Amino acid sequence: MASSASSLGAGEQATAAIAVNDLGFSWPSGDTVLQHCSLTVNPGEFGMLLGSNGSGKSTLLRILAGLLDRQSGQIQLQGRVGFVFQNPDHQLVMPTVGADVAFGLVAEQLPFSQVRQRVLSALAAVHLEHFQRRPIYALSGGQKQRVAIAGAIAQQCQILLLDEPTALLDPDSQIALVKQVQELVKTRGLTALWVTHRLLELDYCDRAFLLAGGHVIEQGDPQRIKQKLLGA
Ligand SMILES: Nc1ncnc2c1ncn2[C@@H]1O[C@H](COP(=O)(O)OP(=O)(O)OP(=O)(O)O)[C@@H](O)[C@H]1O
Repeated sequence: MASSASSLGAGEQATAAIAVNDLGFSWPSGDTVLQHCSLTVNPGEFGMLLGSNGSGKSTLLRILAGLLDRQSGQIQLQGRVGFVFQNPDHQLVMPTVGADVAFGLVAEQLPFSQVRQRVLSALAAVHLEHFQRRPIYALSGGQKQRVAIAGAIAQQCQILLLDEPTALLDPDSQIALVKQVQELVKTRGLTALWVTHRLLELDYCDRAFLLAGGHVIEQGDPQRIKQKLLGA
């Protein structure tokens, strides 16, 4: 899933890839999830967002992706946004890998030659270059997540939002996927914001954010935040 960059508000950092400033969000029931929530992810940075169940991580990511409307505050996104869901079966809609990665491009009515070139290049970026004709049902969970990421790359997304993408993966596939995203951030200059409960994954990111009480209560060095959570 990809959406276009949007919403420049006053006061946030113009150089950030993702800037959230004083964001607020409540459900129609009146339950407030986010209040005075601010964070910044720089271009080419791999950020991870942590917080207890129900702290609002998915809500924040969905607002950034344009799937939910913010009610107050500002967001700034420098570039097109791709979203990777926890369960790839909620995201992959076509019968084969190549057709799925091409899906958004066909919808944009790009010429066939360009679609083909972008699909091959995106699959190579996630090390699935030989999987173009493979049925989606024949993929492992980790491979499905790579296909979802390839779809975003094919659509030239500069920002990847990933909502607990390893939650359904075994430990080896978990580490392989986090390393894959780290590689994409380093080699292609993508910016990623990844939601996780798994502290081991913090070893692969550049900056961590801890969400509680509707806002970011800690941010910075992932190892410092990891130690704090381990000690808690
Ligand atoms: N569609 C909805 N309508 C009403 N409330 C919702 C809806 N979706 C989520 N919520 C509530 O919003 C709050 C924040 O949920 P959210 O999914 O953003 O938390 P989270 O930090 O991602 O949690 P988890 O770690 O369990 O995935 C929770 O109290 C949740 O029950």
